[in-house]
Amino acid sequence: MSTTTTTAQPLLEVRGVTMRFGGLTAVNNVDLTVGTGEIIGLIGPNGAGKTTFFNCLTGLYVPTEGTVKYRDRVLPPKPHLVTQAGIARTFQNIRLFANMTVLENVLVGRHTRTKEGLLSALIRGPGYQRAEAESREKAMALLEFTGLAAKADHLARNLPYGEQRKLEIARALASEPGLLLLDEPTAGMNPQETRAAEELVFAIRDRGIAILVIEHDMRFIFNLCDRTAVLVQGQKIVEGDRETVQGDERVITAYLGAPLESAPEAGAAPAAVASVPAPAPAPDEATAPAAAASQAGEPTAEPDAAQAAEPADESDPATENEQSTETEE
Ligand SMILES: Nc1ncnc2c1ncn2[C@@H]1O[C@H](COP(=O)(O)OP(=O)(O)OP(=O)(O)O)[C@@H](O)[C@H]1O
Repeated sequence: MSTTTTTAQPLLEVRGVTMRFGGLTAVNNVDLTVGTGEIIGLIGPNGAGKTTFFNCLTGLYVPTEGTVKYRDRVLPPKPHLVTQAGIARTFQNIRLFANMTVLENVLVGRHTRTKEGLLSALIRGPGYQRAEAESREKAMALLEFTGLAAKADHLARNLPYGEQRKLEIARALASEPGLLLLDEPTAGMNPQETRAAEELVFAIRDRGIAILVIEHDMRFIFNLCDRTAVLVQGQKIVEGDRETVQGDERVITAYLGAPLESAPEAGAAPAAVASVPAPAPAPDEATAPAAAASQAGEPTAEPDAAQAAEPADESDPATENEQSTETEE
């Protein structure tokens, strides 16, 4: 059972999304709406299906059932087309081009918004030079915005962990999204970096970009989000504001590890969800550019990216499983 509250104009509308891997239903009949200007949280215990859900929204997976609409249009299940439509994302495990500079990483993210073709790039005519100058200017503005301008010429791999996460966000913003999906943006950050990340998310929202964020840090979630949806064993069990989620007995039970089936009815006085410790952060794997390229609209730039951009045939879950192993965790 789930409750849904939406006040803003719908930007993203997810209806009945289900993702099965053979006998495992990782995401089960999930509905979710994100409105213009909203910050929506997605929480749940490890293995609840949160990242799989993101993958269904961004074309990395073709959902077994259900529809994903953005600005009232069904999204094509191809990462670069999803990016073009206006949805950008970051990944749980950082996926930067480690041996490119900070600025170059952001320029890659602008790919879907530049019109100059291969011929133009080879000739390097005035049109290309203008477009390149404009891209650099916009990329530098994003580095200013995220506080990374002074490190524009540094190699991405040399940035401290928290700044690598910021760079991922800058690169995602370079595609000029209307909706930004953040997958555990504070994983591995210290408390000071986490507070700075909160400020950054608010600043992004103030630019008119809606945000859907997966996070294990409950304080971060409840400080930021207008609404939060809770996934447990692939199902959305509750959605609402901080009080609704924190006061839901099933949420407490799920976080404390009791089987969902034996969860007591809602209503009893719960413990505070915010007191549940976050799990250990994912290790930094700042060397996998494939999905980033596909997200940036370059599905064929890397073999892995091509794989990510070509979701497997729905009738072949085995192939799809292989593909997802390549692109996530
Ligand atoms: N490609 C895949 N093939 C088979 N099973 C998968 C695949 N991807 C995810 N799963 C399974 O789907 C379930 C949900 O995984 P998912 O990574 O989406 O959870 P999560 O909520 O994001 O977890 P975490 O908080 O640990 O990141 C898990 O049981 C996982 O093992």
